[in-house]
Amino acid sequence: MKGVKNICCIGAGYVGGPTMAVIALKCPHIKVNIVDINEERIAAWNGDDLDQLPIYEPGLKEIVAETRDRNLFFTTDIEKGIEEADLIFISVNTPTKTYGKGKGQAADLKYIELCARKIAEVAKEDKIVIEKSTLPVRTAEALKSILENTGNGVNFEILSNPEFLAEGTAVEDLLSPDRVLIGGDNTETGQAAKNALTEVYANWVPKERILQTNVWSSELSKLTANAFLAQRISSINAMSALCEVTEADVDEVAKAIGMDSRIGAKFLKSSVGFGGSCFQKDILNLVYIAKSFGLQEVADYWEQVIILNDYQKRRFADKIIKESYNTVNGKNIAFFGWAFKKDTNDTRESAAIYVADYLLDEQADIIVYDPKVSKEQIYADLEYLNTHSSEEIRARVKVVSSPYEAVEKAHAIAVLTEWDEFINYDWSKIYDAMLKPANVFDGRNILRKEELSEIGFKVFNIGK
Ligand SMILES: NC(=O)c1ccc[n+]([C@@H]2O[C@H](COP(=O)([O-])OP(=O)(O)OC[C@H]3O[C@@H](n4cnc5c(N)ncnc54)[C@H](O)[C@@H]3O)[C@@H](O)[C@H]2O)c1
Ligand SMILES: O=c1ccn([C@@H]2O[C@H](COP(=O)(O)OP(=O)(O)O[C@H]3O[C@H](CO)[C@@H](O)[C@H](O)[C@H]3O)[C@@H](O)[C@H]2O)c(=O)[nH]1
Repeated sequence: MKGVKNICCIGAGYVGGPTMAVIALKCPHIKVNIVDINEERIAAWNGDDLDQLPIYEPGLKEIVAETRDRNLFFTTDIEKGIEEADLIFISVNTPTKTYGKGKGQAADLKYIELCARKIAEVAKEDKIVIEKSTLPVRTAEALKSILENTGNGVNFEILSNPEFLAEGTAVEDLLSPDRVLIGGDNTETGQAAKNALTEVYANWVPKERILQTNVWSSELSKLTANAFLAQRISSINAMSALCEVTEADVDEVAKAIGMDSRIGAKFLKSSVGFGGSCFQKDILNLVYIAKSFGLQEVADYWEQVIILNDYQKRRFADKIIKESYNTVNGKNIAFFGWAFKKDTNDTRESAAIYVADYLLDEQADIIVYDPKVSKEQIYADLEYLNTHSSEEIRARVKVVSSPYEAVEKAHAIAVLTEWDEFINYDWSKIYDAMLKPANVFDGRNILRKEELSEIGFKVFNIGK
């Protein structure tokens, strides 16, 4: 295959946006079109104010500033994007199904199918179609069938190239990935397609980090990686509950086991529970796949990671209630953080949403401060759960633009996201503004407990 000159990415989201921006940066000889059906999102990517890009990621706006309208283009003209491209990435959302067979577990592949049908309809020349979205193992088979049965007689090679970036560090992860995984057929044309994509990444990724596999291994490796990562968090969170009743300290335990090079130190931070658009969705999908192959024990094993995570979020909310003399009715609970982790404006599946929901069941008043999340997003997250009316949510939940406003006459503070700025606030000023006793529930174990205790706070941690 000739060198790649034109790339199209369908889906201008958290993955499509940053991934293509980095490809455009590192491959100035390739034209990259990011296409999306969401006009508002495309307009925001094209907006003059780079602080208002639809996605906040450290380092992203600088890359967009350099590449946009040079060799990176954001457009709603999906057909033109497909027509021009040698390589087409599919990077659309693949949420958990909310209806029908597999509801609550299986991945909803309707957006993927729509993309495949669009490509089949528009393509006039041979194309390499790349699964960038996270997909159930064997999805490439379905894609191939759609493309072959409705296409214009052109040849499609399908590759799986899952994305391993984490939000908040997307740019860093894309610039120096641990590995790039490319799965494809071992036929002559399949190998040529894998090599063509390898050449794109080789513009900045050392060749030994670019791994080629068969397509099924690649699809399954993505689900496996997320399952293993989430499992570590649930494992340390399970220990955090045990630490709390035994006077062991979960951070000390994590350090002690992490120094064993076979275990490793990363991803052992106990928390209020993992969130994000990926872990829960992908594990549920894995559970569904295992069940559909009759592997009940395998399904049960992985499902436990989710069960433990739900337990952790509930446990945190219960702790707040218990330490508030068993009632939070009408009490002001200030939330520090709403995003599912620091350095992102993404709130999907954030633990904060569920903790707030449990506290609303108990008729607490919640005042939220998050440095990057908008008020409407917070209301939308709570309304989506359908457990409390929109009127009740808007009456009980206040969203403010400063931490000091959030704590005015608050009974307690709950830290839900590990934003660095929380650590260095003027905690004496915060103490003075609060009702007493002033309780702080540090769901991320980030605050300086001794300092806060000296001021007069009662600090509760996870796993201590
Ligand atoms: N968010 C992450 O950190 C992350 C990391 C690795 C992998 N993934 C996977 O990548 C995929 C995309 O995730 P995301 O977070 O970028 O999702 P997202 O919701 O942010 O973006 C998806 C975009 O696709 C667009 N879209 C949907 N259907 C379309 C269609 N038919 N034509 C054109 N555009 C369409 C949507 O409008 C949306 O803008 C998912 O499968 C996810 O599991 C996500
Ligand atoms: O030790 C830890 C590490 C993470 N978390 C929480 O786990 C969640 C997920 O964090 P992280 O994995 O850093 O962010 P994601 O953007 O969800 O990235 C995960 O999901 C992506 C989507 O599939 C993958 O590409 C990444 O490799 C994988 O790390 C967040 O709520 C974190 O606060 C902890 O509680 N303790």
